[in-house]
Amino acid sequence: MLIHSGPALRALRALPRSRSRSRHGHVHGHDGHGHVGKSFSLSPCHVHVSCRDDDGAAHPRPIRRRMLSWKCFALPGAFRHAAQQQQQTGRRIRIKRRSRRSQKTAAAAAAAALDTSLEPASSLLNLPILANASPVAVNGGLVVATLVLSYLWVKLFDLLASKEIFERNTSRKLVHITTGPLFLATWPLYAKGAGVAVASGSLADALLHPQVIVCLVPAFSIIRLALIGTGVLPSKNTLRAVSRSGDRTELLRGPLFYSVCLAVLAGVFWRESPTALVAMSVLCIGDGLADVVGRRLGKGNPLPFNRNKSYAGSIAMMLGAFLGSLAFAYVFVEACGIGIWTGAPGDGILDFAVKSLAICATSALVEALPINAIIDDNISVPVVAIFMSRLCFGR
Ligand SMILES: C/C(=C\COP(=O)(O)O)CCC[C@H](C)CCC[C@H](C)CCCC(C)C
Ligand SMILES: Nc1ccn([C@@H]2O[C@H](COP(=O)(O)OP(=O)(O)O)[C@@H](O)[C@H]2O)c(=O)n1
Repeated sequence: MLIHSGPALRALRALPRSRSRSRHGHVHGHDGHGHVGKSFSLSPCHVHVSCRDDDGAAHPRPIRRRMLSWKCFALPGAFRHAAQQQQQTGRRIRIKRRSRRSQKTAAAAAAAALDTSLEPASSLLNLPILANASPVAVNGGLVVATLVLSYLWVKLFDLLASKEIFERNTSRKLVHITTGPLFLATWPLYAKGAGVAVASGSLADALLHPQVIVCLVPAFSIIRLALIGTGVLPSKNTLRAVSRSGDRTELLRGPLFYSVCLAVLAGVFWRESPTALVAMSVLCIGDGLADVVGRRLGKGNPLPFNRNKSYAGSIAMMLGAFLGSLAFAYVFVEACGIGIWTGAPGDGILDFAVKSLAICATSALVEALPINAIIDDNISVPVVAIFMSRLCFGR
């Protein structure tokens, strides 16, 4: 398959030399039929990628050149999905024709599809020191490191508040603003090599998939919050850092819902999905900033339909979430080689920005409604953001 430009080219370029050998290389993967390798050669204007078995024999069901003509008629999202399915199952998948696309557009969509089958450039497996490590061990180690960091992070903010460097509420909101993005920042580090053969139907493979393994981090937080919230586990640090009043049952609401949302975003959407990035940004950065900015600058500008909230808070939420989502997406695509957008017309940074702004504005509006007594904004805000993102991005 010839790819003229786009994320796959960048992803391949970003592979360390030991893996890509700059112009020719071999990337290992696993599909529904067993272990396969991808050979590629890189030239200034195109990448040639073919599927072969590890022993060098042509893969029985290679990606066909004919796919290039399919994608001319496919929306990039539909094509990406079909290409993945075709790659995994070997079955030819037909896509309903929706709109005419150029060959180049289609090639860029194919590039994104291929991206998802390659190890992200940012995967820890690409570190020379871990080059021979098992992907499962790398992912497991990353989960443990994230849990330790998460514990220390919350403890740090408790300490900063105890030393009166931050006021208690500000410290709690800084935990709210930072923990989700820090968790998100670990996603590109996970090795894809583990458990990618979910299509083979093996439960062990499915459980080893990085998208499942990463959920252990919020799952651990959920269990911990539930134990502290019900009084089974004493933890003064966490209680002081994430509750308003020190009442332990508070942990069973906002902080617990927040952790559940992180689990849903990772487990359902994962790193190739713009929905995960935008919803994470709205829930963590946007909702957190609304409070921090609103309390300081919102006194004289209450909202007409909710006098407890302000224009300052809602505008800060919209802009903070929007800029956060742009930053996440840009880093994921440019530094990590993850295909959030394909670069094709209708699927680039500009389209992402327009859609993200619409999603952030709607979420800020919902956050401002006087419905907090009925539904916690750690539920209403991400649910609306996810719904809007699915509507706008379709994935
Ligand atoms: C204070 C929090 C929510 C309360 O919201 P609100 O009621 O004020 O609207 C956030 C609670 C965060 C939670 C205790 C920790 C979550 C950890 C996360 C799953 C993993 C983070 C890992 C990272 C590396 C720090
Ligand atoms: N859109 C918003 C949201 C919050 N805020 C300010 O932040 C405070 C706390 O907001 P909130 O009740 O939504 O707080 P949480 O439930 O998110 O902790 C409000 O009392 C306002 O002073 C604002 O001014 N504008």
